[in-house]
Amino acid sequence: MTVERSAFHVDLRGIVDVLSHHLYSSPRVYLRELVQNAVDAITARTAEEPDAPRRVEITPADVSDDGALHITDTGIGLDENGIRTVLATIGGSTKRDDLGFARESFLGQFGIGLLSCFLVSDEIRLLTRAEGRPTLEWNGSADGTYAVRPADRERREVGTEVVLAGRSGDRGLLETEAVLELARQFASHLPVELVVVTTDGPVEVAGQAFPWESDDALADRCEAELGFRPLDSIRLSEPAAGLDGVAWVLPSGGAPRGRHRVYAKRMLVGDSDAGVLPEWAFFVRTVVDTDHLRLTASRESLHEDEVLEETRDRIGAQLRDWLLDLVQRDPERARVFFAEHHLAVKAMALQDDAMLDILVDLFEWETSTGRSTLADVAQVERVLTYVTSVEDFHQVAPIARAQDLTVLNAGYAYDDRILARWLARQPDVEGRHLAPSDLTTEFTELEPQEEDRFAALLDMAHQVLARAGCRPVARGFSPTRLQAVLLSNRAADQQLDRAVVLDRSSGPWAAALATQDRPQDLPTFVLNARNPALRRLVDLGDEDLQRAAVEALYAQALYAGQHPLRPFDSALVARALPNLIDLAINRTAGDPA
Ligand SMILES: Nc1ncnc2c1ncn2[C@@H]1O[C@H](COP(=O)(O)OP(=O)(O)OP(=O)(O)O)[C@@H](O)[C@H]1O
Repeated sequence: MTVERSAFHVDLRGIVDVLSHHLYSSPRVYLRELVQNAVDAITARTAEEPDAPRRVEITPADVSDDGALHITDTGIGLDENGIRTVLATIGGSTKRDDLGFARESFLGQFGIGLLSCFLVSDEIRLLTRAEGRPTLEWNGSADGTYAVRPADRERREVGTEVVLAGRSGDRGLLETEAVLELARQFASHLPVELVVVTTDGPVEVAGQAFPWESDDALADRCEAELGFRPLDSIRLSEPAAGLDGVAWVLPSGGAPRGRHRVYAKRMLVGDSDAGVLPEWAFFVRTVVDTDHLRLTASRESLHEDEVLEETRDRIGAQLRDWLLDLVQRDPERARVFFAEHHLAVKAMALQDDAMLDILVDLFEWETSTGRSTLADVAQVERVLTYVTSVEDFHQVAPIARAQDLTVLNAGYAYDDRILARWLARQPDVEGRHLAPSDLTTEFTELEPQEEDRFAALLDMAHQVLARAGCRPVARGFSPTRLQAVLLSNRAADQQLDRAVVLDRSSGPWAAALATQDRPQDLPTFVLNARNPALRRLVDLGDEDLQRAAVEALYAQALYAGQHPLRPFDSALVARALPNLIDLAINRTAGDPA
C-alpha cells in the first residue's frame, strides 16, 4: 500500500499566541523586527551594489494619509519566487546558507520575525520590488491566509515597504510617540539612515557612534547614557566574538544604577548583561556590541554556547587586569574601589590567585582589635583565630579583646572560603576556627545573696534600657575586668538559660511554662558580678551614678561587640560618656546635682 504524505496545516493564530506569550517579552518588538529586516535587506543589496542607498523611513500611523504604519527600505526586495519561498513558509528565510547555517552578515535567520507584526496588526501588507522586476504585493492575514498579486502602483526604487493597519482602538504602538521611542531604543546605532516622519518633519534616529567610537570622554558618555559618573572606564575588546565595548565601574556598591546595553551588529539586544559578564562582575555596567555571538530566536538575549562562555572568561580576565593595573597605577582609587566593591573582589579572589594576593594586602577585615589586613595580622600572629558568622563575632569580640586576642570576622559572604584558600598557601600561619562557646562558657548564676545585692542595679537597668529591647541580667564571668557584654538571643539561650530551660522542662509547672511567652528575640545584656568596679557601683547605692553607669556600660558593650546601632542605641551612645563626665565633675566640685 502506498502511504500518502501530507503537509502540516499551521494554525497561525496559535503560533502568534506562542510568539506573544512565550517568545517575545512584549509586542513592542514588532518595530525592531521590521527595522532589522530592512537593514538585512540593505546589507544584501549593498553586498552586490556597494553604492546603493542605505535608507529606512518609518511613517507612523498617526502621520500617514491612510492611518497605517509604513516602513520603507532601499534593500534588495523580493521577486515572486522569493515571496513564495520565504513569505509563504513559516521559518523560511533568505538569511541562511545552503546548509541552513545563519549567514554572518545578517541579523535575522529564523524566518519568524515578520510574524511579530501580528502582535500589533491583523494584517501585514508588503510591497516589494527586486532589481529588474515588477512591484509585487503580498498580503498576509492573522487567520493564516495570504495572497500575492502585482501591485496597483509600481515602486520607483528597488526595495520594500511594509504596511501595518493595526487594530481599531489599539494603534498606540504604531503612533509617533511609541515609534520614536522604540526606534531610538533599538536602532540608534544602526549603520543606515533611519528617519521617522513626524508632523514636525523628519527625525533622524540611527547612525550614532558607540561611546568608544566617539571623541567624548568615556566617563561623560556614561553619565549621558546610564546616568552615573563612573569610578573608572574600562575598554573591552574580544576579537573572537567580534566584540567591542566599555565597562563602567559603579561609584558605589549599593543599589544597582543604570542598566547594561548589549548590541548585536549594532541592534539593541537588551538591557541585561546577556551573559557577557562573569557573575562576579556586578561592579560594572557595560555597553558592548558583538558581531559574532549568536542570538536566541527572540533576539532578546545571547545564545548560551561555548563561544559565549569563552567570551565571558576573557572579559573577566580584562576586568581583573584592569584592577591589577589600578592597584599599581592609582592605589588611592584602588582603595576606594575595594571599600565599595569588596564583595566582587572577594568573588574574584576565589578564582584567581593574583586577586587573592591583592585582597590580602589591601582589604581590611573586621577584627576584635580593630580593622586590619590579612597581611598585617599574619605578621604578628602565627595562629589566625577566626569566627565564621557575624553573630558569633559580636559574641566573642568583647571577650577576645579583654584577653588581647585578635579574632577575625570571617562571617560575610565568601570570607570562610577565601580564608581557607589563603591559609592553604601560608605554611607559616595556622588557622583556628573559634566557636563562641570556646570563649564564653563560664557565665555562672549568682548565689541568692548576690542576686539580692544586684537586684536594685538590675531594676535600674530595666528602666534605663526599656526601649533598647534587651534583657539585663547579672552573672559572674571571666575575665573579671570585663564589665558587661551584650549577647544575642541565640548565644544567650545557649549559654545563659540552659539551666533555666532544663528546669522548666520538667516538674509540675513544665507544661504551663512551656507555653509562656519568653522574649525570644531580645539580646541579653550581661553585667559581670565579679567585676570590682561594678560591685562598688552596686554598693554605693547612688541612683544618678548607677543610671549614668548603666548607659555607659551598655554603650561600651555595643561598641566592644561591634553591634550595629539602632536609632535608640545611637542616641544613648552619644549621651552616655558626656553624662558620666558631667557627673564626675559635679561630684568632684562638691555639687551633687
Ligand atoms: N524588508 C524586507 N526586504 C526584503 N526581504 C524581506 C524583508 N522583510 C522580510 N523579508 C524576507 O522575508 C523573510 C522572512 O522574514 P522574517 O523577519 O520572518 O525572518 P528572518 O528575518 O529571515 O529571520 P528572523 O526570524 O531571525 O527575523 C526574510 O528572510 C526575507 O527574505
